Amino acid sequence: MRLLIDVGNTSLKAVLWHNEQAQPADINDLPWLQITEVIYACVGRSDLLNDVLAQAASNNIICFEAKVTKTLGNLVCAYEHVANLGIDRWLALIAGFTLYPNTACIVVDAGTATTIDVLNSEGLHLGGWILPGLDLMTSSLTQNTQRVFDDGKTPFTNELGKNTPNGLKNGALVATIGAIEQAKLHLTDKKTEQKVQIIFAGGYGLLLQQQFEGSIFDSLLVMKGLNYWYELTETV
Ligand SMILES: Nc1ncnc2c1ncn2[C@@H]1O[C@H](COP(=O)(O)OP(=O)(O)OP(=O)(O)O)[C@@H](O)[C@H]1O
Ligand SMILES: CC(C)(CO)[C@@H](O)C(=O)NCCC(=O)O
Ligand SMILES: [K+]
Repeated sequence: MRLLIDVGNTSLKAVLWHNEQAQPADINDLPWLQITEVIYACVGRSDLLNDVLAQAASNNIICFEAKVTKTLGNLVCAYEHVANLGIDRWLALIAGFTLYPNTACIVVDAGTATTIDVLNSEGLHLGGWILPGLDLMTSSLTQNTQRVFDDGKTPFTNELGKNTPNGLKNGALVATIGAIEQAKLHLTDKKTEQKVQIIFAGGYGLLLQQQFEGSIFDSLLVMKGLNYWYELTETV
């Protein structure tokens, strides 16, 4: 089985990949005798990751770090300086491209930050945006104003706000929805009326997915991307 690790800015996530399926991994008690390789990606440094990599080394298990490249098969990165693109964004794009071949996609990873990436049906990444995640949007307002407050129980809904927590939470949600609507404009081809698949991942992915008919939520999108990255990359 394969150990897949995604290190973000706030958390480390790990799964064991076996028989085309993900199983939860206990990072403090890994089944090293069964692990054949470790594939990892990190947007930030992590002591926990270093510890796991050291354990892998002492068990003679080979580790691969996923990196952004200008191309991967027919997938082409929009950035000139590809190393500046977050690897989590690239992996989510790899997963979208592989799961929905020949289909234009908008890939949204909604966690600490919300990233929105636009991919045309030929595999050209047209670019994307980085927004504060929903929690960052609301906390930056409550922390930098006197009177904007949250009550900890008001949900995010796509409605006008009629009190402060409502205005705050819904403002963050509709700002994010509006950005996704803008992304669609970059894929609209008047001649072909092609289908655009919107794919959500991340802690707030399900909430956002519910706002877009025909869209999908895949909590394992980045992990699937890691696995596809490994399978599509010559690692020898
Ligand atoms: N059901 C949920 N499970 C986990 N997180 C949730 C959930 N609902 C909302 N969230 C929010 O989603 C965010 C975490 O999302 P996610 O795990 O995608 O983080 P992340 O930004 O990818 O973190 P990292 O940068 O460390 O990878 C937090 O802001 C959290 O409050
Ligand atoms: C935007 C985040 C923090 C989202 O996790 C990550 O993808 C990242 O650090 N990106 C680097 C900047 C960029 O993607 O242009
Ligand atoms: K992430």
